[in-house]
Amino acid sequence: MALVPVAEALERLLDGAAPLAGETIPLAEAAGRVLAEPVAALRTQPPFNASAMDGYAARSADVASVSAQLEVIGTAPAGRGFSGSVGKGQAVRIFTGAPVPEGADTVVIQENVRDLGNRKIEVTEPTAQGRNIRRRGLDFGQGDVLLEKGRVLDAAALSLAASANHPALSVVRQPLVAIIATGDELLPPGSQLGPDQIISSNAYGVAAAAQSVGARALDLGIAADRKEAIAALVRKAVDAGADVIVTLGGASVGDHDLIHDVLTGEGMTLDFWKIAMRPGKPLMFGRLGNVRCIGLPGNPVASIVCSQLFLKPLLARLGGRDLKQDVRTARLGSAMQANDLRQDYVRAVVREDAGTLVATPFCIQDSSMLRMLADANGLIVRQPFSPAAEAGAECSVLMLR
Ligand SMILES: Nc1nc2c(c(=O)[nH]1)N[C@H]1C(S)=C(S)[C@@H](COP(=O)(O)OP(=O)(O)OC[C@H]3O[C@@H](n4cnc5c(N)ncnc54)[C@H](O)[C@@H]3O)O[C@H]1N2
Ligand code: MOO
Repeated sequence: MALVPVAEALERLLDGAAPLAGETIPLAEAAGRVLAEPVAALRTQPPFNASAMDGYAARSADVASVSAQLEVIGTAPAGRGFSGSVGKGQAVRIFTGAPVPEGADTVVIQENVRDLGNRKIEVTEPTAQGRNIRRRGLDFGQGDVLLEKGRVLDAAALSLAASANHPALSVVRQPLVAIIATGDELLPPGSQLGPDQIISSNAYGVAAAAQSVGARALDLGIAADRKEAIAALVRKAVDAGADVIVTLGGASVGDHDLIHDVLTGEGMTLDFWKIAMRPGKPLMFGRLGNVRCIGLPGNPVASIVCSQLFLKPLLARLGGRDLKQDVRTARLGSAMQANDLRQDYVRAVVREDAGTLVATPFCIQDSSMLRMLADANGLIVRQPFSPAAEAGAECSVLMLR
């Protein structure tokens, strides 16, 4: 099978992927979720002409010039408006957020008033009509569409939806990704390792990548290199309602690389297997009913790089989000050799130097080396068959952080 180009692999993986159905959840649980429906205001805010300051509601004709003496005929705290009307020569003591009483058309702030005692005040600064009053509907009116479908519910959006009187919102269901590690050599972190064993690390990075685009991750643990063991976890993933199943390892051509056989045995239709990419060549993709199956290569760096390039865009799409990879133009910090047929994602340190981004690749690019991946903040992307390039040559960088 010819190696599938990266762009085509992504296109095939995303084919038909659309936001999952909506579900209604309480506002208090909606932070970070994506709106499945637009949000329209169920009320008008403010619902009345409201005072924006603590002071005195009065008639502008009385206070346009100073000094004016007024009689205080009542009080209007927030939540309890004054029911009477403000006549000529009169004022109402008012507080921020209270309805401006009938007859008044301005609010004099209390700093500009002298209390003369005996319910009399003197206004010491002229105050024009409409001052310190928030007109009814200043923020929004009933029926206004306040938030569009697809909006990620951040702090401002949530407070706005609450203010618009929504106790619950319809949000896109979070995609569920089930993660299955495979390999006789693997034990979970914290284990006492035997001589031929290593720690299973990939699931943690893959889960974090999934969660970073709003998906839920279900770590189903480690299956031994036996078809039955892997198949049992695949069935568990399907039973758990996974939208995506990610397997780790066993995707290559070794005698113990069983993933393809197991997944097709469970009913998966293979879409592609093996892509023109380094690291990540053995990547596999297929569909098991509605469930998308991604076989990630076992090499730790390959599993993380492939999560960034394939898993995250898929989960973002299913979760109703926009994911734009952060690709920038930079200058090479050191020379690079020519490329072969695989598109290279080269671990690099990217720094700004006098206004120019400089990307310096690490000398070793072994796809088992997690420490180097954690030290890298970008991947230099080299197209298949790129010629050798000198230091200072323009390059493309996918930023990781
Ligand atoms: N003859 C060939 N051999 C290999 C090829 C090839 O084309 N021909 N491809 C190589 C490439 S590229 C990769 S990438 C690896 C990936 O192969 P698998 O997906 O089958 O991965 P495994 O063989 O199961 O494991 C590879 C490596 O990664 C370690 N591993 C696996 N799972 C985990 C995990 N969850 N956490 C940490 N480390 C893990 C495993 O112990 C191996 O060291 O194949 C090459 N071989
Ligand atoms: O694709 Mo593999 O990840 O080159 O090592």
